[in-house]
Amino acid sequence: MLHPPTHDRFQEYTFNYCDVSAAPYGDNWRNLRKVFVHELLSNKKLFSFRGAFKSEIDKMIESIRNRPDQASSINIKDFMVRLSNNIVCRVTFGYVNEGIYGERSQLQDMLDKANRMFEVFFVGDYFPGFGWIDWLTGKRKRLQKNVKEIGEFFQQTIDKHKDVTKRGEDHEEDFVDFMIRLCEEEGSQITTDHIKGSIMDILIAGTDAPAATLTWAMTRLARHPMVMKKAQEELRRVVGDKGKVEESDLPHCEYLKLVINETLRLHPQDIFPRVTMQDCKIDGYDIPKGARVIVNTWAIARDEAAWVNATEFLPERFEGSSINFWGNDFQYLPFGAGRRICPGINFGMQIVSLALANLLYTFDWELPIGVKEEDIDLDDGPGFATYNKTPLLLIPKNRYYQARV
Ligand code: HEM
Repeated sequence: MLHPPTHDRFQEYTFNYCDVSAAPYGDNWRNLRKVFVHELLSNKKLFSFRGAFKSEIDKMIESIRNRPDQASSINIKDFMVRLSNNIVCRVTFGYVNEGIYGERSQLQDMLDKANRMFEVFFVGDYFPGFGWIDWLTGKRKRLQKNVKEIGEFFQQTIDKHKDVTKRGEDHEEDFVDFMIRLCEEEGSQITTDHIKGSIMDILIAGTDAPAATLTWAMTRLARHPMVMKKAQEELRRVVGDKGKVEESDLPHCEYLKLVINETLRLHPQDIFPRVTMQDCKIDGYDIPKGARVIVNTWAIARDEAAWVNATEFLPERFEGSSINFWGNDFQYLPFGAGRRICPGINFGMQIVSLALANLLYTFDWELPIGVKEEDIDLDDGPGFATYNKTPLLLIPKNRYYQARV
């Protein structure tokens, strides 16, 4: 059995482990995990979010279609991050931070700073007696400032939600409303810090993993134009001239599913370190209780013992295969496995499938002048959610617009 390592930075950003992803195994984690699985990320809630998903994807497609300079390229990552962040903000807070696509909101800036804090080396994490060096270099002060501004932002959001409820205004219940309701129930064990920790989990886990998966899918498809063409032909055949891909079209898009499965195989996200909870033996090696371990899904995907032509992007390998991402096939664990398996699988897959389908259906994608397919960068950048080191730039060509000209 494994649980996350305790870590000053996790402790600060999760309001003293009042969350799901960093909380050590125990009652606190179990209670909140139940809320995530059976309430916040349940299929019933997912069904009620369908409108938000659809309208945010429409908004993204329109902003690409109507960009002022039709010949210009777009930075795929910026659009994907904005899309998932908007969706996640809508379901969490009930509103999005409006603004131009590709531009960052105040909240995104704060979360970016938080992400960067996990890429920085803190001496105190490895040599506890030398934590003062992190104060001296200013890192710890920056971290505390960032945690404070995020905490204040969340508190204001909670207060505003309480005000609206007090005024009796009629509105659809979002995550924050739901958590406040739980917190106010008699004998509830949910505190304001649990609300803040849960918001942090949903914002971080819900934004970056889907956005990075989408960015990698577009990267791989741009590197493999024949695969891109095959996926587009399928979508355009299934959807016809309807103008957009709807959720009901997705079950008929088999090849799209293979593309997403293969992207998740080669580009797993959130490879967290873990700590063993008891002594165990793996492959003849003794692993003591308390050892830090990493289940390196990235390396497993590149292991020829587990996959034929392991490093090749071959969506067809999943055709007719029984291997899936529900945590039972140990050579393929893009959402993890066991009791800590990602509780947002359906949520994440819904964003990725519908957004990718609409991007491929609506536009043809070209590389900027002078860039060849083999120039596209496949190196991973730093962080828990890994994007390409060099941003992917592509030129979208509106299919319908071109057909009319
Ligand atoms: C394509 C999208 C996604 C991918 C690839 C992904 C991947 C993962 C992975 C690999 C883990 C670690 C599992 C383990 O250690 O066994 C994880 C955990 C988690 N994910 Fe996701 N995730 C995605 C989307 C989401 C979404 C949309 C949400 C919420 C809105 C979410 C919330 C969480 C949470 C809260 C955890 C911690 C679970 C725990 O420790 O009990 N994820 N995810």
